[in-house]
Amino acid sequence: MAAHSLLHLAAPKSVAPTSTLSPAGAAHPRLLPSHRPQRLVASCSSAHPDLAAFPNPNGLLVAEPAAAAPVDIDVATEAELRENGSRSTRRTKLVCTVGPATCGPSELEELAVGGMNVARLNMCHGDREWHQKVISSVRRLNEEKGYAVAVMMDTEGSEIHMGDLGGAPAAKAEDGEIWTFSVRSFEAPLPELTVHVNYEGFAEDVRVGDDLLVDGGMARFEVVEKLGPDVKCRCTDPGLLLPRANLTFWRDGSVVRAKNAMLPTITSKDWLDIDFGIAEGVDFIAVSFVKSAEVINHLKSYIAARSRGNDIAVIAKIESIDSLTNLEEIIRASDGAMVARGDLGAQIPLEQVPSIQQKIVKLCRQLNKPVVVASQLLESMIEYPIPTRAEVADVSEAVHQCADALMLSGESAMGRYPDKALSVLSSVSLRIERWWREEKHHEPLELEDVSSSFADKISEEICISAAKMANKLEVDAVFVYTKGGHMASLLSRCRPDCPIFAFTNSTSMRRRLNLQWGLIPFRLTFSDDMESNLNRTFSLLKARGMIKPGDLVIALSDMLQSIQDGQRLTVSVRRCPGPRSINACASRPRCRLRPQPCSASSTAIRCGALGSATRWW
Ligand SMILES: Nc1ncnc2c1ncn2[C@@H]1O[C@H](COP(=O)(O)OP(=O)(O)OP(=O)(O)O)[C@@H](O)[C@H]1O
Ligand SMILES: CC(=O)C(=O)O
Ligand SMILES: [K+]
Ligand SMILES: [Mg+2]
Repeated sequence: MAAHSLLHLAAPKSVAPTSTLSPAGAAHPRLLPSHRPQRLVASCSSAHPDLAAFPNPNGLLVAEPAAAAPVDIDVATEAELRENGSRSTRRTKLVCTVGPATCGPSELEELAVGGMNVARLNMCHGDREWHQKVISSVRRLNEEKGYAVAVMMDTEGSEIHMGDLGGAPAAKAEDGEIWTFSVRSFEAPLPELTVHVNYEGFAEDVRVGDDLLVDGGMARFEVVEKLGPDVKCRCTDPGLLLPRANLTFWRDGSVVRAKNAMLPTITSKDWLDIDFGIAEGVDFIAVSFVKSAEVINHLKSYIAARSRGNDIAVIAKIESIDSLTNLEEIIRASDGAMVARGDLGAQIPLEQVPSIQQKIVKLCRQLNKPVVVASQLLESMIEYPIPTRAEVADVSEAVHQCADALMLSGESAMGRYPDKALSVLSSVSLRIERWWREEKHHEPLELEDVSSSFADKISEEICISAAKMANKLEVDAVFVYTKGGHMASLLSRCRPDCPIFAFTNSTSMRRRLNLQWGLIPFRLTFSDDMESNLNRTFSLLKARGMIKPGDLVIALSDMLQSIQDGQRLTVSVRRCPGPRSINACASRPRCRLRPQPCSASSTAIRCGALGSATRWW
């Protein structure tokens, strides 16, 4: 990653842009119905006053070519920016597992409108045809409505689980009943009190006296007898058995890792699913039950050889004892991690899960890898329209830890209130993020160096400085122009107080960036000339009401490959002339900072700062 970076401090000019900005097929953006496609086209005339005001790095005035420059932004983000300003946007990203409750195009759109950033497909359930339909629907939504919803495919993996109960939605196990857990295959319907187990070595591995836990303890059995492929078990904690529920067996207080520990992390079925994911162009592959970094490295080379330049990020799911043993090397090898608390809580004592979550979230931030906190965040909302107080506290804690993303599982896949559950995640995130900023909980975490090359180190330091500056000056947004996404993620790692507008020229990179904390990804055609990029961006966003005259912005870029050393870092303070901005300040009665008689230049900067200082009152 080249560190040819450019640092700008700039405020948009308040002059009316002469560029025309129009969504494809619409007369004027402001007349758009809220669900119209939001692909915009800006054409700038060479006489644009903004352009004339910005010299290029060589000091020459540049005229923008009249070429059309589309920018992709979705209706939900645009409305949020226009109504509440950039500082109020949600920083924590939301992942929704798609299932029978949400797989239709209109349900998917409801989720996108509600703030879904990533749609997760769990390959444990549904066939490829079903998954393919969902992926097409998400893609259509993105293309037609300007969303950047990414698709995450989650592998099945090879841990031990029950079969599908012969089509029954659930089965109830009562106290004292003797159930047969068998590796034999059965025709539906299953014999009474019988379940199929997917792992052939099961009957060999278990011993009489072992405890058999379904879904980490939703029901519990004691092994009483082994008869060839059949294992007879007495129910000791009655409960509900769900299709394909996870099974663990415990001996002397610990989960048993017998021959099952030798099962491959990626099974032959998973490889077929991965081929399917590559062919479908998914954005993330989440690998279940990762045990070591090797499997991640192997998968990454497999993808690199097959995906023809369409990079797919590999997310390591931390959900087994083995993954905890090799945690740091697994995360270093991956492009991100998931704290998969469901299975993790079935393999380690539950009381250890919160501290392990915190450790993983911290480690991921240190290593600059996005991290998702998953499972049971709002479990009761599968059935009920409001969450428990304890669930809200759990979500708050994950937001307060500054995890990149929160995930819904059964709540969105098969619950009764998927949209309400998403809206709870969204509103709790917004409230806690605001509290975190107000309380100055953003005291800088001592970030260790992550970069291995000197060039990367420069990018890293620029991002750290930009984030500090953004906090001190209370800027409204940091703009980052990025092709490979690296600098955007380095900025996200700093968790600045303001949002990060990430401009990338690639649609797939835009989707990938959508998993990372604080990034608002836009797709924009840009050039190597930062001045014209800034002009175009200001014109486009200002015309749509997504930024206002007087807003203060720091702009960075990691895509200038040829700039000379001396020009690597430039800082410029732009003046925002404008009675509009001064009026905006004066009209805020509770504003602590009074506009003082000062030069136009400092007024402009102060106006930007005032805007952000007052917004949280
Ligand atoms: N594609 C799907 N088709 C049918 N049901 C699904 C689908 N995806 C999820 N579900 C339902 O939602 C529940 C919760 O989803 P989730 O993705 O958390 O799966 P899980 O089976 O609990 O396992 P894991 O997340 O560990 O892979 C599942 O148990 C299943 O009942
Ligand atoms: C998400 C997942 O796989 C788990 O929590 O087990
Ligand atoms: K899975
Ligand atoms: Mg799991």
